[in-house]
Amino acid sequence: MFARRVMVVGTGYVGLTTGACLASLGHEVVCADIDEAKVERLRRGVVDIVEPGLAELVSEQTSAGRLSFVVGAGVALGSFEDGRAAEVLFLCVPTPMGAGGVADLRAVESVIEEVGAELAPGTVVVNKSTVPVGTAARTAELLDWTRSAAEPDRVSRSDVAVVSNPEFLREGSAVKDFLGPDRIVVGSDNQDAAERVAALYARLGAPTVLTDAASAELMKYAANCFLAMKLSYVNAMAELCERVGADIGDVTEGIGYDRRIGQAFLSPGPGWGGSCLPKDTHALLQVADSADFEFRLLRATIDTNTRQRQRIVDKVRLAVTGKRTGSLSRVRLALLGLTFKAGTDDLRDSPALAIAALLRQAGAELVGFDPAFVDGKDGAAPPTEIEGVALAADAVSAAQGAEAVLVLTEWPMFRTLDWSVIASAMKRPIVVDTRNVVDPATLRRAGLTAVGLGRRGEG
Ligand SMILES: NC(=O)C1=CN([C@@H]2O[C@H](COP(=O)(O)OP(=O)(O)OC[C@H]3O[C@@H](n4cnc5c(N)ncnc54)[C@H](O)[C@@H]3O)[C@@H](O)[C@H]2O)C=CC1
Ligand SMILES: O=C(O)[C@H]1O[C@H](OP(=O)(O)OP(=O)(O)OC[C@H]2O[C@@H](n3ccc(=O)[nH]c3=O)[C@H](O)[C@@H]2O)[C@H](O)[C@@H](O)[C@@H]1O
Repeated sequence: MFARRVMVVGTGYVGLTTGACLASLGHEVVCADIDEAKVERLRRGVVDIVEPGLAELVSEQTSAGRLSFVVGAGVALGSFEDGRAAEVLFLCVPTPMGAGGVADLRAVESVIEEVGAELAPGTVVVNKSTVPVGTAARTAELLDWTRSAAEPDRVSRSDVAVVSNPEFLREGSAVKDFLGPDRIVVGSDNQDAAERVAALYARLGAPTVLTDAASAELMKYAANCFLAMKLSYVNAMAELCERVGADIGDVTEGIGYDRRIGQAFLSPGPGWGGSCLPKDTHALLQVADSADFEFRLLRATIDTNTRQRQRIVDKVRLAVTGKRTGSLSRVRLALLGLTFKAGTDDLRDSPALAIAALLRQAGAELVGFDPAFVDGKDGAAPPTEIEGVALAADAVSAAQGAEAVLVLTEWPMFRTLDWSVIASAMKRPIVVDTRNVVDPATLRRAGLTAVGLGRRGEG
């Protein structure tokens, strides 16, 4: 295997995982970020995000001399051993939702503007950020522009190839997903560059799809939007189960045995969220719009998800007041789980927080507990409040005086809480389990009324 000199720009979930994992595959990796404090912490081996195995991998690879951290992409360029040039530059910067739902590519563009003219001939620029179709072509144009600005007599950067290599890792299992991917996708109009990028991962032995840049870019959105569609379908099916007296657990188990459907990603919930599915569904809708294609299925997927949050609020209202139009004014509610899913401390586009905002608008008083925020970061005290939700130190304290407990993420610890202690702390014994994660029989034995999603006999 060839060890390559790899520069990774952006040290978030994707960049830090990419950097540490590529180093563990034997490559020399320099990671750059604009966040000086983050780089300083990473140099001390402090990883801010909750990601199993990542901190260990970072310190192992740093000690082995294969992984280092610098502030700014420009500095990274000159940071390889013996002053040699980076061979591959990974862009792992944010591409958040911009105005009207389009992907905001300013971070990608600013890195190219920063270092484009300095890249050594033969460098491969790899886009790992999730970007709309056409971004590889646009990046190549930008590269030409940076060179022409720096060296007016040289207007082409055909000596630098651009490759799309979307990432499919999930938060909470980033290292495991990166090192054991279902597939690796590499797309470029420069076949040689694509093969060089694929070779970086050769030791993983994963199926590799080599394709053109546009197909690789679209594949990433196609995957995330398909997952979102699967979940909106399941959430709609759960609602139908309630109306016809069927059980969503049985229905999904039954359809999941069909290998064409599969058991994974079939759990109903408070709606899908996180830093990617929401922005990527909107971004693909914009891609479709600009291609004059009305992607109705995708729009319905998003609309179903938006409606799901209100549906949870309606369920709480009915459970607590006994009426569909009852008032939640000054009703105290305990929220278990505030992140977008269990196993992460990521709050970006969290359905739990969206539901909290709707409940607050309805006048409810909220106290939350989330296992991800029990300890503070880097020696600091844990937060006392998240987006207007006061934080309690444990589930029992959160439930004190509450008229209902809402389970909003699927942390395994919620299953094994002592629910009878929680029941005795509450003002009224109601649990709305938006993830169907706690055994309803356990709740009933603790004297609690259990309300889940799409469960037989719960209405
Ligand atoms: N979070 C996830 O699970 C996945 C994310 N993606 C995609 O990967 C990209 C990055 O996402 P995350 O890692 O979640 O983002 P993040 O927000 O966790 O990290 C991004 C990092 O880039 C840094 N940064 C921003 N501008 C920079 C610049 N000009 N130079 C150097 N550093 C800069 C930020 O300071 C931050 O540390 C996005 O396009 C996202 O859609 C793809 C697959 C999975
Ligand atoms: O592009 C990305 O950033 C990533 O987006 C998702 O990963 P992630 O955002 O970490 O979260 P998921 O595990 O996919 O969950 C997304 C949302 O769906 C919800 N979900 C998931 C599974 C399920 O059965 N039910 C359900 O409600 C989760 O609670 C969460 O709100 C994809 O799964 C990754 O493959 C992709 O790389």
